[in-house]
Amino acid sequence: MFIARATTASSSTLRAAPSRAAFRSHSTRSTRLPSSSSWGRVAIGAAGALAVTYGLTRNAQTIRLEETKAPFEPSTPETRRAPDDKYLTLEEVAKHNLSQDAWVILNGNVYDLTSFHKYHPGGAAVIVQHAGQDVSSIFNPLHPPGTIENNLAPEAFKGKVDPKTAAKAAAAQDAEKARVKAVREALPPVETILGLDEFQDVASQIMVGKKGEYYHGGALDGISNAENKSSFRRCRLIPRVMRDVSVIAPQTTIFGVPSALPIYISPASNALLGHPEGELNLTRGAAKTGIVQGISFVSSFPLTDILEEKEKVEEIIGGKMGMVFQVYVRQEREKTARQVKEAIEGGCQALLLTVDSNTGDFRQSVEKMKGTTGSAEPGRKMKPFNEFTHNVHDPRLNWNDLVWLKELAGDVPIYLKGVSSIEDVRIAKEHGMKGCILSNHGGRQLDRARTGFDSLRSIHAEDPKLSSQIELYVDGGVRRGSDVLMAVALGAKGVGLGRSFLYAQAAYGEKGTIRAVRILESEIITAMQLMGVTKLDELKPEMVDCLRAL
Ligand SMILES: Cc1cc2nc3c(=O)[nH]c(=O)nc-3n(C[C@H](O)[C@H](O)[C@H](O)COP(=O)(O)O)c2cc1C
Repeated sequence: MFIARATTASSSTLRAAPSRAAFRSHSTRSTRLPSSSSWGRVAIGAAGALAVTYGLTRNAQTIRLEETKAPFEPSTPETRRAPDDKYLTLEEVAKHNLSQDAWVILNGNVYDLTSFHKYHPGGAAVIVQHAGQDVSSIFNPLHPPGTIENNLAPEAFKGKVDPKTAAKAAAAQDAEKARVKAVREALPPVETILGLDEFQDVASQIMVGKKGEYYHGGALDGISNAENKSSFRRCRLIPRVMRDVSVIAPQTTIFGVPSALPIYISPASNALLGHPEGELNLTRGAAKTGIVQGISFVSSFPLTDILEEKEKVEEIIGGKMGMVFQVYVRQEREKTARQVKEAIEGGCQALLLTVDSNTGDFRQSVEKMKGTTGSAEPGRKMKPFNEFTHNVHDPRLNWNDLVWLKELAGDVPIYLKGVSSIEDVRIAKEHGMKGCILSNHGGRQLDRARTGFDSLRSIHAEDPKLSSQIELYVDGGVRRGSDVLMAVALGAKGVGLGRSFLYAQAAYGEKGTIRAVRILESEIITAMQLMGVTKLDELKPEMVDCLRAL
């Protein structure tokens, strides 16, 4: 598994081709590790990341993050003893099935590959795809003995599973694969999908249990998540009549890039959970329909694979596609810098700095399904969530950090994603930000945070000219063309959609992505005609009547 990469819709089809990701220096296609030390260096880098631990110290008022780096030690049979010599259950391992929490069983041993998979020479996708599962049958034929022992830090070893249960695990995995295959074969044709919400119904047949909940869920009570949709539904449009609407032009620019429609694919992690081609479906779909794709900082496919796909699809369409890169500022700044540079070199045209995630989210429903337990000590966060978020989110992030990011970005514009207050929009403008995305992160971060659309309404009411001084975008709850028009009428340059595209690709891959855009395109054009406008700038704030005061 360490050098194989799934390349087709069949998760069992693997080829031994190193991804462009790193390891470009190795032309080998063999299943043996390169003799040069660079494989080990990168693996050790990854292992080093595993060895970074963060402890929470609760003072009277503050939580302080302490960083303690443990030195890397190669694992040995002695260091690989199961903690407490206890067996881990298959159910326990199966809970760790996300890119930010990825364990695998290999020959009866359980390894945590969360920090490693991004450095996997064969791509992260194959690891994430099999997270929570027994990978022995695909790993063993491709890797020489000692691969694990020589390249992972001891901390990655979590324990052993009872060998007697291994056969049971393999049978359960096969049964799930067979179930998904049967469901996919029986799906209604993509042409029968007429509205975006139908993609969720279809995808939820494929993504049962916590996989489905991971896409669907919001933080805590899910109040912001639910309000995202309803905030659009509280408002009404006031059409103008008797105007020639025979020619409609819904084109615009999104993040400075020409776009066929005032919509874009909002960056979202773990597309692979729903479909083996994950983000690549979105890349192809966005390019072929002329909209911009936002790439998540923690996407399930490594950035290099996505950029490779971008190049391929650009050859097919005979031009450049729109792609922007979302940034989380990690505690390890140099890792953030590396990814930002890679994105810019790969042709990403803008950076979306997510600013609503200075600590992790907590989705109770998902954690419940995983069986996560809290701690007896009051105030301690749940463990799996904690481990991931400390690595990815830096709670020290503040306005001064924009100097560092602007330097990295050079000419590439930066937009802040996850802004709610007019004051923050104004400060962003002062700091030279090109725009702000008004968003509550799909209701996945601060529950009860105001919806992006309500923020837009409020900003427009307070300072109607602000949207002509700094670009404003909205995401969260957009499901219909009329939602898009309301946002544009109130000053948004465009809107982002997260879940709708995740579900569309989960259900139908690339075809689903294209279908989702076509559905929205048709709804936008029809609504523009019925509103009596031919171009987006003819949409005016007085055409929106919000029934409920903010
Ligand atoms: C499963 C999932 C994963 C997400 N991952 C990210 C992410 O990695 N980075 C980010 O900035 N936003 C992320 N988001 C938030 C989206 O970019 C967007 O703000 C949100 O989905 C918009 O709401 P909608 O799903 O109703 O369209 C994620 C959303 C979902 C549903």
